[in-house]
Formats: sequence, structure tokens, C-alpha cells
Amino acid sequence: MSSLQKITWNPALPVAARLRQLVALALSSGRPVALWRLPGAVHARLCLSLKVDAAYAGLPPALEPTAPAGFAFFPFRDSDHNPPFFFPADLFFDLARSEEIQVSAAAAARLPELRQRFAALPAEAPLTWHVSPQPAPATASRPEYETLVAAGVGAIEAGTVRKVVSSRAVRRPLPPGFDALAAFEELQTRYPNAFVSLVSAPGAGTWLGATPEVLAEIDETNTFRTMALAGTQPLLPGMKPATAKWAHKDIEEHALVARYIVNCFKQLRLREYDEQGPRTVVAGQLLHLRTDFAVHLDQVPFPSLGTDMLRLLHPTPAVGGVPRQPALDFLRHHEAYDRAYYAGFLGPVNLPDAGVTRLFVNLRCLQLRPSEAILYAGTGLTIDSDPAREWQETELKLRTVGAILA
Ligand SMILES: C=C(O[C@H]1C=CC=C(C(=O)O)[C@@H]1O)C(=O)O
Repeated sequence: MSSLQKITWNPALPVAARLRQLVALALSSGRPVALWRLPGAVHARLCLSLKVDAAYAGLPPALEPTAPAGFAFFPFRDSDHNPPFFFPADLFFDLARSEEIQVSAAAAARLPELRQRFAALPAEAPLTWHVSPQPAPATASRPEYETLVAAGVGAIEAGTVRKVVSSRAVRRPLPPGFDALAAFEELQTRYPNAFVSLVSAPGAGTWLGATPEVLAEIDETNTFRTMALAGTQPLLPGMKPATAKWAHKDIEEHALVARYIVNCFKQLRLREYDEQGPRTVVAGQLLHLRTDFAVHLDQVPFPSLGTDMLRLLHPTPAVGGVPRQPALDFLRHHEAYDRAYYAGFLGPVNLPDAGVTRLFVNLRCLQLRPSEAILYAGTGLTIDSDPAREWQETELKLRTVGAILA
């Protein structure tokens, strides 16, 4: 990335210790830090911002090579409680290139001070993770969640919405000696094909997750990608994804998301896109239906397609519903808790290279608080939804990130 310069940074310190100390450097000075591991990748990456104020974003990021490099962290719904963030990459550490670290011009100017602070941190400095200023969210009991699902089905029957994705939060105590960095490692090992993240910022708190859902990507070949991911069943022992059978309810739930994406392309008057699927994919112990969409940006006259699609897509009907606004209104009135950054989106923009962006929907995630974790899960409702089964589906989805609390 051209705007960042490469420097060496304590090469004698083992990589894991250097990573921990960089996180400690951010947290001990009240700064935001994001760690992530891309699906299928071996090594994690870290982005640290020097100025907290610079991290508050207005609009979703521009997905253009000339836009700033950093890490986006957006809530499900914009609100004063849950500000959208874009953490500028002042320090960027790629564990695949552990001998170097990349710094922005602002960080380069402050290098002596940063190095001094780093050196002054005790070895194994305690990590004082940011805590959300919001109270812990309300958690729905089984009868309450089933009532919410029944209300969603009622809204579908009444014709207010065609699909809506209800969700809930649960509170779990942290196991003794819980270490968020070790949990991040464990998520990477358990879910090699997920986007694994650990984000901590003043005003947002600390979030850990392993999501299977791409929201918007532009890769090294200048190809824009997104996906429709909806429809869920457990991956049972001996089951082959390719021969999985799907209920009508799942097929419809998924088709509504795929159609929504096609309509976004239509709104932009783009006809040249590839569509592949639906096919069955594995996400942890679950199976989903997925359709992949791709647009070769070099072959279409839409230089701002990524930016425009991101603004149209979020929140997709995989986390909101269709039609979009009535579904979001339903959730605002009936869900009775604050999703905060669950079902928002997150990921690197123009990092490590200008023009490469990978944004994911923040699913299978938890919010970390001093002695507990708040876990989140939702289920797409259609006219055929059964409240007891939808409760069961949230229980299954909670197990993905819940595995690190065992
Ligand atoms: C809303 C969630 O998952 C979405 C993504 C895949 C499948 C889904 C489903 O089948 O309901 C959801 O739309 C969640 O994990 O909390």
C-alpha cells in the first residue's frame, strides 16, 4: 500500500509477543484496534488507529482504491448508542510478514514516542479491553422469543412483510482466566473458512466472531463479490453437504435474499453479473444455502459499483428482511433489544493493498464485557416458520462462537 511505509519493529521479540504488545499499546492508551483473519488464510492481521476521533465515520466507506485504508466496523442500525467506525490504518501488522510493520505518515512522525511507549510496557502487559458504555442488552426467554417469531409470522400473514429476521441475545459468564487473544486463536483454528475477528474500540466495546457471510468484497483481480446466504440446518455426522435436502421454507428464505441482490444490481442498471448457486455450504456445525455473485469491474462502466452496492445491500434480507423498511420497522417495534454491532458489517478496506476490500456481515459473534459475554443469533422467518424450530436454530447458531466459552 503506497501511503504506508515499512519499518522494522522489535524483530527480536517473538511474533505472538509482539502482537500482544501491540494490542496492549492500543488498549493502554484508549485507542481502537482490530485483528482479523480472512477465510482460508493462515495468518492474522492487525490495524491500530492513533486518533480516536478520526475513527468515527459517517457514511459507509468508499470502496475505491483512492479512499483511505483502514478497518470498517458498522452497527446493524445507525444510532448515537452504536456509532459507525472506520479505523484508519496508522499501524498495520501482517503476521505473514512478521519482520516488518507498516505505518501511516501520521504514525511515522510519532515513531520515537510510539517505540518508547511500546518498550515501556511490561512483558505480558494486561489487556484492558474496551467495554461498551451501553448496558447489557435485554435477553429473550424461550417463550418471549417464540412470541416474537409468532408476531413475525403474523406480520407475514398480514402482508406487512414477506420475510423478517428475528434475533436475540444471551448472556454467558466468562470462564476463569478467559483470554480474548487466545479465544481469537481458537476461533481461527476451529473455523478455517470463516472471517474471524476481534475488534475493540472506545464507544463500541470488544467484539469477537467467526462469520461465514461476505457482504461486499473487491479482490486483487478487481472483481466485486457478494453472496446470498440464508437457510440453515445442522450438519449431522455422516452427512454430505452436496446431497443435503432443503425444506421449502429454507429455499424461499434464501431465494428472497438472492432476489434482493439481483434487484440492487437492477437499480444500478447493471446487467453483467455472474450468479452461481444456490449450493450447500458448511459453516461450523451448520449448513447454509449460498448463491455467489461476481462482477468483473474492468469489464463494466461502473467504477463506483462497490461503494454503491454496499450502501444498497446493508442490511441485507439475511439479517433484516423484505421489503426492507417494513421489516426493519417490525424489528424496531418487536425485537425489544439493541443489536448494536451484531448483524452490522466489518472488515478491511484498501488493506493491505489499495483497491482490495473485504467486508463481512457480523454474525456468529459476541460482545465481551468484564465478566460475561453477550452472544447473538437470529433466524430468517417466512410464512412457514415454526416458533419452536426457530428457537432451536438460534441455539445452534449460538454454539459457533459459544464454543470458545466452554
Ligand atoms: C442471522 C443469522 O444468520 C443469517 C445467515 C445465514 C442463515 C440465516 C438463516 O438461515 O436464518 C440467517 O439469515 C445469524 O447467524 O444470526
